[in-house]
Amino acid sequence: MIVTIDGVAASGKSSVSAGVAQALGVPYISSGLLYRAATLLGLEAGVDLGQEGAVLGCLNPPPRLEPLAAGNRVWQAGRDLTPDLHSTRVDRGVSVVAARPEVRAWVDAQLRALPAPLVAEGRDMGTAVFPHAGAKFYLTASPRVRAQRRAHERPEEVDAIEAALIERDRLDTTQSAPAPDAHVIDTGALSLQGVIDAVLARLPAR
Ligand SMILES: Nc1ncnc2c1ncn2[C@@H]1O[C@H](COP(=O)(O)OP(=O)(O)OP(=O)(O)O)[C@@H](O)[C@H]1O
Ligand SMILES: Nc1ccn([C@@H]2O[C@H](COP(=O)(O)O)[C@@H](O)[C@H]2O)c(=O)n1
Repeated sequence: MIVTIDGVAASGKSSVSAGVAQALGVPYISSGLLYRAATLLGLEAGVDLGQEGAVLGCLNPPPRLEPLAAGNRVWQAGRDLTPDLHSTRVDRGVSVVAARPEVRAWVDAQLRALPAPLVAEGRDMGTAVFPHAGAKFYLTASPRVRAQRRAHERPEEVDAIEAALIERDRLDTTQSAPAPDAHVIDTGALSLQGVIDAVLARLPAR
């Protein structure tokens, strides 16, 4: 079975997916890492991130997602890009890159080539990439709550993090909406384990 966990930025998608996947004994995939890798490589090459052709030119050789249970990694040739994917500059640029149709097609093809069962997290896993998934979820939380959680991982103040999350949500609106058949979970009042348990409780009988 494929389980999709979409949601707004920093709503807990990757942490929850890792926990759900562990409970099910299947891999999870963090689709956002591939968009982040394309953005990082574009930034390093100094190209205009709005120029689709220029960004695509940086994907040679193509970065590959390694869906490790301990945390997904992205490799380009022998280089592990993962430690550089969660910087503030990648956060700022990634939505522009992710809006480009050919970049999305490149990511989608790589994800669909992975064998089920799996847990897939991102923005459009339940709507566009795996519309026939067996169970779909969409995580939300207020920008303030998400910023407070993220403040443990970024050097900026909570107010700046919150403003950046609101802006990224706005830029991601086109590709980020709950599937009509998704369970929407507000994680604001729940612990991480509480969200994982809520997802597991809503899975169809296995
Ligand atoms: N329910 C929760 N309660 C408290 N902290 C949480 C909860 N869910 C996630 N977190 C914490 O919030 C932070 C963001 O979570 P995570 O990275 O999983 O979100 P994400 O949606 O994958 O983010 P992004 O969209 O940026 O990839 C992490 O520090 C994580 O440990
Ligand atoms: N399915 C997806 C996943 C991600 N994106 C874009 O990538 C950015 C980073 O994703 P995170 O999950 O690491 O936050 C995100 O802001 C989107 O721009 C996407 O478009 N579709």
